[in-house]
Amino acid sequence: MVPPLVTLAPSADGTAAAAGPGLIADIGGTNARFALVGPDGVAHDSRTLLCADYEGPTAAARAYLAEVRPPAAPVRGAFCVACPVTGDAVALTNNPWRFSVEATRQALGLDRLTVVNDFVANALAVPLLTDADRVRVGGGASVPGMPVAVLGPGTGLGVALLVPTGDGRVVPVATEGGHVTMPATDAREAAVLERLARRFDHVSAERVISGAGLVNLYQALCGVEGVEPAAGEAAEIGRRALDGEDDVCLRALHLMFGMLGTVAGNLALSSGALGGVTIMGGIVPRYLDLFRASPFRAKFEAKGRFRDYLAAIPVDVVTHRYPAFVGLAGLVV
Ligand SMILES: Nc1ncnc2c1ncn2[C@@H]1O[C@H](COP(=O)(O)OP(=O)(O)OP(=O)(O)O)[C@@H](O)[C@H]1O
Repeated sequence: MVPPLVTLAPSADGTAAAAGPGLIADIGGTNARFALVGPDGVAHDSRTLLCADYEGPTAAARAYLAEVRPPAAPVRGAFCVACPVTGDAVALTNNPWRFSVEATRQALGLDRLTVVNDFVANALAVPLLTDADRVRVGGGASVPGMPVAVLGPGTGLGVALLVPTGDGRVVPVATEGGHVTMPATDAREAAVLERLARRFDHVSAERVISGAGLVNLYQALCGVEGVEPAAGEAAEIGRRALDGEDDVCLRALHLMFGMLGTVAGNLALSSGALGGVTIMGGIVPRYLDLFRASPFRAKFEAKGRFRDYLAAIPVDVVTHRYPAFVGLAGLVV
C-alpha cells in the first residue's frame, strides 16, 4: 500500500516548531512555486522559480529563502510533487529532479518535512476553499460524509480522492487515475482515438486530457477531418478557439472537455463520489464559458441506468490560483 504522505520528523517533541514560518512548495514539471506560512495558516511571499535553473529542491528553496529573507528560519516544510510519492526517494515525472526527502529535510535545517503528491495537496484544499474560489457546473447538493473526487488537466492529468473517515476527518488518497484507458462514447471519439492508438502504445486519459493531450486530440481531429493543422501549441489551439477563428480548434477543446466528462463520471461511479467532483489544474479555468457550453456535463451524466445518480453530483471548477498552497498550508501549521 502506497502511503499518501511522507513525513519525516526526527525530533519527536517538536520543540523547535512554531519558532519560524512554514515553508511550502508546489513542484511541477516546469515550475517550483514556494511560499511561507505564518501561524494564521495563510500562504504569503509566493515566488515561482524555474526548475531548470536549479539542480533540485534544496537549491531552489535556498534561492527562494535568500530572496524573501523570512525573519526566522522555517522549521516545518510541506512540498507537493507532480509524481507518485511512495517513500523517501522522489523522482519528478516531467523534469529531471530526483531527491531524498530526508536529505532535503536535513539540508534545509527543517524539523519536519512532509512530501505529498500534488493532487493530494489539491484534494486537501477542497474543504478549505470558499465559494469565491470555485464555480459550479451542474448537479445537486454535496452529500455530507461521502467521498469527493478531484481531477484536473495541466501538464498531466492529476486525480485524487478525499475520503471522510466518519469521525469528522478526511483522508486524501493519491491515485494514478490519469492513466486509465480512454474510452470512446461516440463515433467521432472512436475515430480520433483509433488514430491516436496508432501513435501510442496505450491511449490513456492523460494522452487526450492535458496540455499535450489537447495537441494530440487536435492533430488526430485534423486527420479525421482531412485538414492541415493550423496550430501547434495547446495555448494556440485555445486562442484560436476563443477568437472564433477556427472551428477545428473549438471542436478539439469540446472533444477534450467531453472526454473529461466521461472520465470524471467514471471516477465518480468508481469512487462513490456523492460528495462531489472538483476540477482543478491550469487549463479548465481559462475556458469557463467554453467549458460550460461543451459536452462535459452531458458526457458526465451519460451513464445509462445511472444517469440520475450522476445528475445529482455537483461538479465545481476551482478558480483559486494556487489551491495546492491551501492544502499544503494545513500541513505546516
Ligand atoms: N491557454 C492554454 N490553453 C490550453 N492549454 C494551455 C494553455 N496554456 C498552457 N497550456 C498547457 O497547460 C499545461 C500546463 O498546465 P498548468 O498551467 O496547470 O501547469 P502545471 O501542470 O501546474 O505545470 P507544472 O508542471 O509546471 O506545475 C501545459 O501542457 C501547457 O501546454
